[in-house]
Amino acid sequence: MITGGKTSAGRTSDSCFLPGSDDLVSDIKLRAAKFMRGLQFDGLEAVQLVRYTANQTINLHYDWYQGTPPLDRNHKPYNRLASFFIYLQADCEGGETWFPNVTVERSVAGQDTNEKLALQVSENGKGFTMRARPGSGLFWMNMQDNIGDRRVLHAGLPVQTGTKIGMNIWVKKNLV
Ligand SMILES: O=C(O)CCC(=O)C(=O)O
Ligand SMILES: [Fe+2]
Repeated sequence: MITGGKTSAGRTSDSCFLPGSDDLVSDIKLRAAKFMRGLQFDGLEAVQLVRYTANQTINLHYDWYQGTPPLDRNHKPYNRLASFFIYLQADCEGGETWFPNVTVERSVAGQDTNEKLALQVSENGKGFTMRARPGSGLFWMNMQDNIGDRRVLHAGLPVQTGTKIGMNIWVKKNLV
């Protein structure tokens, strides 16, 4: 089921891409496409799984490509219009996803419940953090009029103990 596996700058977690020929993977992609009904996009990249154990992290980054854009199978350049990051396993302390440039109201983050809400104003006051909970996730847009949006800078904070597994689904948009 698991193909490939590579390391990249800023990521200390393990990652791999899933084969699009697998029925479950294609069901997941269909579901993602349905979620985006009405949005103009040009397919999905291969689904990626990432696994973090103690001290593993992904540093602040953009999902959109900043350099020369990659070519799709028709040799057309594309960028990542949008991202899904879905938490599959979260038997862990730490490992929140952090968006330092997106401000949330404290009232939205919520304070008046016993359970610590998943969405929190970041401890350092910059942006918000989302706690990893299996079966939940984040969806966001990376591009505005084909330009990468700097507000969606984000990181996966270090897992302190335990294991976190997440799934990236990146949405393609041709640039010409
Ligand atoms: O692990 C996270 O919380 C975020 C992962 C991420 O942003 C990525 O893999 O591109
Ligand atoms: Fe990311």
